[in-house]
Amino acid sequence: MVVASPNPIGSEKLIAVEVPIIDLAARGPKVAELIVKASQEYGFFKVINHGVPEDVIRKMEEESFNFFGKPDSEKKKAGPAQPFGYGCKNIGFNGDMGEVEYLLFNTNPHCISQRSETISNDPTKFSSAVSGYIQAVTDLACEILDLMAEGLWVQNTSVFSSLITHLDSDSVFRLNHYPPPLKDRDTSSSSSFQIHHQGNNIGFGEHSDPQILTILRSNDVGGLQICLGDGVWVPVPPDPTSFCVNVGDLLQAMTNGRFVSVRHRALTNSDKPRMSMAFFGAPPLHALITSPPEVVTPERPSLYRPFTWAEYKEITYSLRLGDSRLNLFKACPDKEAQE
Ligand SMILES: C=C1C[C@]23C[C@@]1(O)CC[C@H]2[C@@]12CC[C@H](O)[C@@](C)(C(=O)O1)[C@H]2[C@@H]3C(=O)O
Ligand SMILES: O=C(O)CCC(=O)C(=O)O
Ligand SMILES: [Fe+2]
Repeated sequence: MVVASPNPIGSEKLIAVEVPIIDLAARGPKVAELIVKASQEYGFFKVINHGVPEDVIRKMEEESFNFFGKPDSEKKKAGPAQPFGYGCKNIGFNGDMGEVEYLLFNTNPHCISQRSETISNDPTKFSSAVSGYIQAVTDLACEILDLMAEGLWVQNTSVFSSLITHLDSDSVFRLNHYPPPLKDRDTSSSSSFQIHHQGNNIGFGEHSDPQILTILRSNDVGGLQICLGDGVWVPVPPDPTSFCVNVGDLLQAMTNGRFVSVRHRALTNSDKPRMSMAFFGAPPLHALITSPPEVVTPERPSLYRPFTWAEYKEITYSLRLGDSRLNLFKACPDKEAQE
């Protein structure tokens, strides 16, 4: 059933649609088919029975809450985010802002252990929680990418996953913390978040993720919304037992536009802190992004020209958060412009 209601942000429509939930316990051709359907229709789905051990998630969540609960002066020692490290309100390098504080990591184990020195009083414990979590969600991402290839009838089923398991993969990991806006009467706090009204603010503005696949988990506080186009936003109910999976720009390109890189955003909750943990699976910088032959046909010729992730990443970082980037890589930009 579809129910429209007023949106706390702006005048766009907010619609209650049930996002697809895929049970990975039943792995096989049927699941591959469901994953392909969800990736084509929404670019987004949730997975349950995902196999990521509970204690791996709990350890990561505990370390994350411990960090964000520290005084600002302590947290700033892990910043500024350039792009890795601790950031507060500033997102990227081009003036984007949101009611969020975050830690951004390069997933290389050496980088994680170095970064952990600036984050925790027990860097070994922190670093092992992050590495354990990244390993587990990378495995999950690979399993999903293999099912995607299978569902698309691509013969080489590791064509996508081999990019993120490569030793030089450029995957990143992000911890986001969205504190609730302070209420009017609360003027005593020395926190960086001095917003004197109540409600839902933009925590992380509208964007698509540039990489291949994102695996996101949050605590039990809502805020994530996906865009179905034309200003229609669908809230994603929080569920700490599942993972949200979203198609990134590179996967849209590699599936020759069959899958959609979904635009999404996160709002703050009016009275509880939201915490999300996002793994962005990416290829090595010099990997060439092309489509496997099975998804390119005479009826459906290549939509995008081949490009490297390094090229794509450079453009991404030169643009604003909400800018579309993939259309700059169209195979026939002139033809598209005329349509
Ligand atoms: C404004 C920006 C932040 C971002 C890089 C960018 O120039 C545009 C994309 C942003 C994004 C969104 C998804 C991920 O959170 C992220 C790490 C990524 O790869 O692309 C962020 C970038 C960032 O915060 O550094
Ligand atoms: O916190 C969320 O739910 C969304 C975060 C997000 O989209 C991102 O970090 O790219
Ligand atoms: Fe995102």
